[in-house]
Amino acid sequence: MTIRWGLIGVGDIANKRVAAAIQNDPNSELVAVCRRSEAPLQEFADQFKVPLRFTDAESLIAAPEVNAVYIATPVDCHLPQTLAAARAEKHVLVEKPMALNPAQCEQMIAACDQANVQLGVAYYRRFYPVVLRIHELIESGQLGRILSVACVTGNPNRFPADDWRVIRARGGGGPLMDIGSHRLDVFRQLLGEVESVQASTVKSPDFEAEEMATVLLVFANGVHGVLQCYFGTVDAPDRLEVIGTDGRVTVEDLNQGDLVLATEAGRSLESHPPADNLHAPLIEDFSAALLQNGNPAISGRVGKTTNDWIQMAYDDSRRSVSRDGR
Ligand SMILES: NC(=O)C1=CN([C@@H]2O[C@H](COP(=O)(O)OP(=O)(O)OC[C@H]3O[C@@H](n4cnc5c(N)ncnc54)[C@H](OP(=O)(O)O)[C@@H]3O)[C@@H](O)[C@H]2O)C=CC1
Ligand SMILES: O=C1CO[C@H](CO)[C@@H](O)[C@@H]1O
Repeated sequence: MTIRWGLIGVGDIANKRVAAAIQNDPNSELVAVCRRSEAPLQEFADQFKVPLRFTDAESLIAAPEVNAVYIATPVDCHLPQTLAAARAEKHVLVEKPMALNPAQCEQMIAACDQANVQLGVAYYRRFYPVVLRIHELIESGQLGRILSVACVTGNPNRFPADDWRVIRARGGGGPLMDIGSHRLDVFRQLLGEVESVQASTVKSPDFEAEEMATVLLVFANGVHGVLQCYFGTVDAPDRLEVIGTDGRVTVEDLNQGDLVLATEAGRSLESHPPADNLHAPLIEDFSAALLQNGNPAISGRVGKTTNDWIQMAYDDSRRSVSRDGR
């Protein structure tokens, strides 16, 4: 048996990675694609040789050939498209961030539970070998007692004011939702639950959402987490650092995968590059879970945690001194 995927939203990420990841997975087949604009839909479907093409998501979801949907549309579409898929008893793998807010995430989880279909969220950094190695260093005690984790990340794009990523009703926020979400999910994987989230955001002069967010998390185990994220900076960083009493790990570029481990024994460089197609392990995990009647590694409940923390951060930033009038 294979998982017969319908891909809703064939824009940037579907074109760059998702379609190829599905087509390269031995347990998967890409049988249907959907976007509203006819000409680019046909172009995409021709390029990837996909037989079924739809200009509305409901029709793709209803197609009997489809038994799982991958939702790669703007964030405001994730809730309605997940609910429609659950009604049709189709499994759902949805892009990040899972939804606009935690209440929407809850609706998605409840609908999929009720329909007895799986719900997964595309936080594929969980599969990065470098992240797994850091997890091992933390769990094995090699870094001693963990004190802090910090991440600085940016996207160099200067998004125009009408881009869905910088309109709150469409993307849910700015860089915190779009790129901060990935890093918060890594924090969750490495350090568990949080006790508190504080934040300050700075609204962009050019668009509705924030252009910068700084978040301070205190984890239940007392560890401090700091996340800074930006839109529109030159040479945008993607840096992660974990500091413990007996060691420090630094990754200059998460997508590249080199880490420097510093302990009393000295410094060593390790290389743990990710898969060529970053979405490949995600698709492999989800389709294998479906075939084995198991659960995907990144369930809806896991994905919602990040939305919870982001909501706490936005709520706090409204109270804090900030140039953002949210
Ligand atoms: N995991 C990762 O690394 C990445 C994840 N993402 C996530 O993937 C998702 C998509 O991002 P991206 O590809 O950059 O976005 P794009 O804007 O490039 O593409 C969005 C696609 O969705 C389609 N679409 C929009 N509304 C609908 C609708 N109502 N029904 C059907 N199709 C629709 C658009 O086509 P049309 O307008 O013709 O309908 C377009 O094909 C987002 O959630 C984003 O956060 C994005 C980049 C990387
Ligand atoms: O990782 C990513 C790369 O940048 C994109 C655009 O900001 C994000 O949406 C995505 O999550």
